[in-house]
Amino acid sequence: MENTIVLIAKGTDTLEFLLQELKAYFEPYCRVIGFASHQYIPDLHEAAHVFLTTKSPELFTIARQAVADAVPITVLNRYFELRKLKALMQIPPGTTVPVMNNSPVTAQEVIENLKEANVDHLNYIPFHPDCTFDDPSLQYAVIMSIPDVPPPPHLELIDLGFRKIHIHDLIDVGRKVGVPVEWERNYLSAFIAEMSELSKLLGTSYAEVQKLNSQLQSTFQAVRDPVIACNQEGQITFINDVAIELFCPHADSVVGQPYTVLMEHSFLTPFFEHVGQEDTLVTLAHKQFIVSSQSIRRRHERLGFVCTLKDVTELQRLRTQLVQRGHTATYSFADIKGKSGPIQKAMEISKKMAKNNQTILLLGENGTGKELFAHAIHQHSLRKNGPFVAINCASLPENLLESELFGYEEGAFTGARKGGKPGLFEQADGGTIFLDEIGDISSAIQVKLLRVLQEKQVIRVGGTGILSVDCRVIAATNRDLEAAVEQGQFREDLFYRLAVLPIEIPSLRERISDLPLLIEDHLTSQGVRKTWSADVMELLISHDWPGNIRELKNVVDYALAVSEKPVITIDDLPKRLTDRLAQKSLGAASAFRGTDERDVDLLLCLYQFYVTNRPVGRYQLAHAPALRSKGWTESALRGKLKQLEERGLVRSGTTRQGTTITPDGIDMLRSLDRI
Ligand SMILES: Nc1ncnc2c1ncn2[C@@H]1O[C@H](COP(=O)(O)OP(=O)(O)OP(=O)(O)O)[C@@H](O)[C@H]1O
Repeated sequence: MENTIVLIAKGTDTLEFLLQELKAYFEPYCRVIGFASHQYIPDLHEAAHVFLTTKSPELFTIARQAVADAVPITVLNRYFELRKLKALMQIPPGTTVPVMNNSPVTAQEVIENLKEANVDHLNYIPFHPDCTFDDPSLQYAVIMSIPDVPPPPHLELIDLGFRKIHIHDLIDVGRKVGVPVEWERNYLSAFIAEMSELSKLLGTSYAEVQKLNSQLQSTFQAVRDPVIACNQEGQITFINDVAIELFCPHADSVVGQPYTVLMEHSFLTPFFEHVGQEDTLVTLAHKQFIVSSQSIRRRHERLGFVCTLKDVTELQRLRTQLVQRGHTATYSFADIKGKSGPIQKAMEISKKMAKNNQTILLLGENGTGKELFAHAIHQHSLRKNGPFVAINCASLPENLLESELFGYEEGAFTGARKGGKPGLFEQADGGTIFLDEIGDISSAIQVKLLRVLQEKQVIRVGGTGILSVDCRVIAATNRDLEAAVEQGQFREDLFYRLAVLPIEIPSLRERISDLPLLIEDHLTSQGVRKTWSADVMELLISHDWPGNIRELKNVVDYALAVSEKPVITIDDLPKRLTDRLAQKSLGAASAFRGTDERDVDLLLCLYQFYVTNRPVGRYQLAHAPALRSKGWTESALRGKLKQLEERGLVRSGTTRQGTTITPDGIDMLRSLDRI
């Protein structure tokens, strides 16, 4: 249950309302599920975060029993919608108003929320199912959607509706579970736009809105980027402290004034005047910002603009460094050549997975194109404009790999650079990190990596500070990680974190029909026009290519270097390859002994599947017309396949890979003139 957010509520109505809000923010980036406290709650040990609706210890105990100790459990901060509070503002100060809710704890929480929202002129009393209305002077009662206690009919009910979720909770947890920054910014802009619209709707000034709603105030100030909102007339309606510091540090108050009172305002003009203005990079006070704006609308009426500036100074510096060091993705799916079913399927799955933000594990033999896939997935993802950082985990000794990945603080070890150094995870912030040969990392690094994947946080070597990182991990391995887990060489929890979206990259053997196309493509990329004699092509097709496409490219390069004629012949191939093939035909000749007609039938049938690049299972094989008509049963087939496998003529893989004829099996059919 990777990246699941869990909500536990007291009642089903609140649960449904808040679930909708959580889903609106977190889906499709992670799963959101919820339970009412009286419902059965299954084991949720893999949840990323648990939200409770109130501070009640009972809810906390329920949640703790369901999730692992490391999973954070927090109480949702909630606020009242501004328009709902307006009715309360009309009640004369000092009036006693019961606040009705299902328990004393929640009733008290609601009162605290009202006071925080500065609606504190009334004498609130908590009211819950154990209380009775014995004060005849009461005129009003506050309810939250549905009264938990039937109120006397003479009371005027003020319905505050359900309290909404504080935007900070969404943002904080969203960053941990990989909600993209763009989504966060859109959500914030929409929120500010709604507030701005409300102030107009309620006929209140910005100052009053702020007074009424501490939520808006704190959200606004908590945004670390400068934010300014203007109405249609270009008058400032909101400005946060960061923006004040940048544009008008010495002014008393600029709210209500035209934005032209701000320093260096001229570049803001298009953002406060034109809808759909493109984001622009500007330099202000020696810093670089991306400026973007969004118009605020209510139905067809335009109310103004919200303009945000994103400080990208540090990011720009790192980007430049990454580009200089070649840390960018250079390949796309168009560079992955192959028309066969297995490669097309791997590409199709990868394209789908590229769009989501979860960890990907690429599995495949050496030289099958795993790195190519990692580049292409990044280029096809929403992070394509972010950095792509690749590292081969097997190429560095443990301590060097650790400091490369996680960075180090000044003085962490002898020779550590002054000021420390950000690690690759930090450098890949906003983008993708590709960890090649992940199966080879030490157990100490496995522990650190698990933390990054779980918490999206890194601690530099020799440091104590926790740094949040927002990067997608693509890992690759040619090892059987499941076997490594069984043998205790690889952590099981890390394996499951990595293998959220596994993608198998087929070997060249499994897509041998792509061989001519791959050769052609390599020749074209070298600007060479040569052809291959038929026997060379046949020889290449019957080779089993343990080094896959890398080996194929080497063979082609060798032949090009050696051949002096327009047609490449067997003499132009590396001796290593021709020797190996000669060995194999000797092997095939010995395998030939003891072969009967039934073996040939079976091999021929497997060959038919092989040439169309289709894996085949035993059941399907037993039901293939060619075999069924000759009376093969599934059990006879099992015995025969085992024998042929022992002779190296067929290979059985996992259920997905099925059974296939080997190059030796093909040679055997050839030598019998059956193909
Ligand atoms: N489908 C393909 N089309 C064209 N070229 C390919 C394809 N797949 C791989 N290659 C080329 O083959 C070579 C090896 O690819 P790559 O390095 O991506 O393999 P890998 O699986 O990551 O290998 P290793 O496990 O050894 O790191 C590269 O030169 C790559 O460009």
